[in-house]
Amino acid sequence: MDIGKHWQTIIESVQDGVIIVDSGGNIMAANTTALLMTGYKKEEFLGKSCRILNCTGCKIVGKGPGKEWCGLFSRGLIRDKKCFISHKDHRSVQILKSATVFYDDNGDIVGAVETLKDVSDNIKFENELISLKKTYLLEDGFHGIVGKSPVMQSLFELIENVALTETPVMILGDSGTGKELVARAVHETGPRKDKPFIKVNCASLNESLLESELFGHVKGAYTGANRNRIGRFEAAHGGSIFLDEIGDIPMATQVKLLRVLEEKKIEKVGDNVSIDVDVRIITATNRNLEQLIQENVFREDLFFRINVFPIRCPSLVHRLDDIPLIAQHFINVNARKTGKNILGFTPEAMRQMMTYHWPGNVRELRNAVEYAFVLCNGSSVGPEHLPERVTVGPGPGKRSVRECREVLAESRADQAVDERKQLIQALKVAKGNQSRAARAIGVSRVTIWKRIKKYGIDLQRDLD
Ligand SMILES: Nc1ncnc2c1ncn2[C@@H]1O[C@H](COP(=O)(O)OP(=O)(O)OP(=O)(O)O)[C@@H](O)[C@H]1O
Repeated sequence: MDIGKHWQTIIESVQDGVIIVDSGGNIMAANTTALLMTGYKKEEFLGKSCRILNCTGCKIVGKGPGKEWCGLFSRGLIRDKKCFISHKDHRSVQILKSATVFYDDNGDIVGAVETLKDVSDNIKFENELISLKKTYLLEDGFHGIVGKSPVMQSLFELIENVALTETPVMILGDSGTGKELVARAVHETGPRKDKPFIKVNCASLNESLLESELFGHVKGAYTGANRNRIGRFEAAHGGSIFLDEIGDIPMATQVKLLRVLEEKKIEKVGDNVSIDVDVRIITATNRNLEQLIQENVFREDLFFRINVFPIRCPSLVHRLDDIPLIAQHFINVNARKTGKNILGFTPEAMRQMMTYHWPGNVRELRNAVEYAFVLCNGSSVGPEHLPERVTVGPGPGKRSVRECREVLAESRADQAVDERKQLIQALKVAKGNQSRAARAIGVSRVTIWKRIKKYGIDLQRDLD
């Protein structure tokens, strides 16, 4: 059998993309997978230089055909090299590339065969694994956000509602209140949940690094840019981008960001080719953007573009009911991590925690429990195991027990008012049918009946 006659069937049967080039790098043949991966039609692809793929793994050392013009031709072999190629629509595709040159009877190179394995899915699985690991550590609560206080329940409801839309969300709140968790929850509750969630901390980079981080750059765009790099917007394509500390981005970058948000296109630094990006925008800040606008350091038009649906993460000091719950959550997390058999807190330790004002919010509470795990060798964390700042007092950082009771009573009263209102509304919509109202609120019919009694709702009077 002359195997040579069947080469086309052979390359079609390979699952990866296969491209055959001549010694000048011109594409002679490609299988269907290669065409799908690159987005080209056969007639657009064959005969073109392989350089249209802009493969970041290729080292071009000369110009024309000949032994030394391409790194592959001098080495003869490439195995599983991680690189990016450009799709026809300019998007980057992450691949594993292998290549081998072939020779004629005189030992001269006549071409090469390249196989391209699309590893974007592997990257997605890696990301999912990271996110699963996070979920394992934060298994309680709503997407890892622990809290049962009325204000947190309203927050979960807001997240669920806005997640289904494409509306830009801005998350406000003091440091450590869980803004990043809320951003993840918006992404994970919405239709983009299987696509990437990409976070950029806008405060940690200077102007040029931030632009290259957001939009990517091409090789040679500036000193030190010795290879192409895809930006976070491109990496987030199809998913969400979370711009943390948005209040800290420089004015010049704000102008570019606004254009990207309006046109849904990016240009890499040093390039003028536009790349379409479909990305949901979620931003967060603990700064007062209105004041930054007054001070002329934040653009008002950008503010209106990103602040369509603000969500506020409440400080811990305003949701005292959540402190025992979150503290116990961190006990469970640390017990699993360290293997220590610590089960909870002594009543005095809990009293100290309830009366402390937690300026660093949940992050500080998390650190305090971690600190206690180092010192505690029994089964309960006592006040002696907590950081000193939590237990000193009374002082400006401490409330009295009476003040705590007042805060708790106030928030429970708010919850009761909300619950009563919600129940009356559901009963009105269900025209008094308790089973339908129960389904609408997501509770049992018995709970509806109990709440009607508890809040003294008169089905005649209150539903009119
Ligand atoms: N309600 C919560 N339940 C459980 N863990 C929480 C909660 N809120 C915050 N955390 C944890 O506290 C830490 C800080 O949260 P996060 O980074 O989301 O806060 P942030 O508001 O984004 O802070 P910063 O403004 O400083 O970036 C994280 O470890 C997070 O997992």
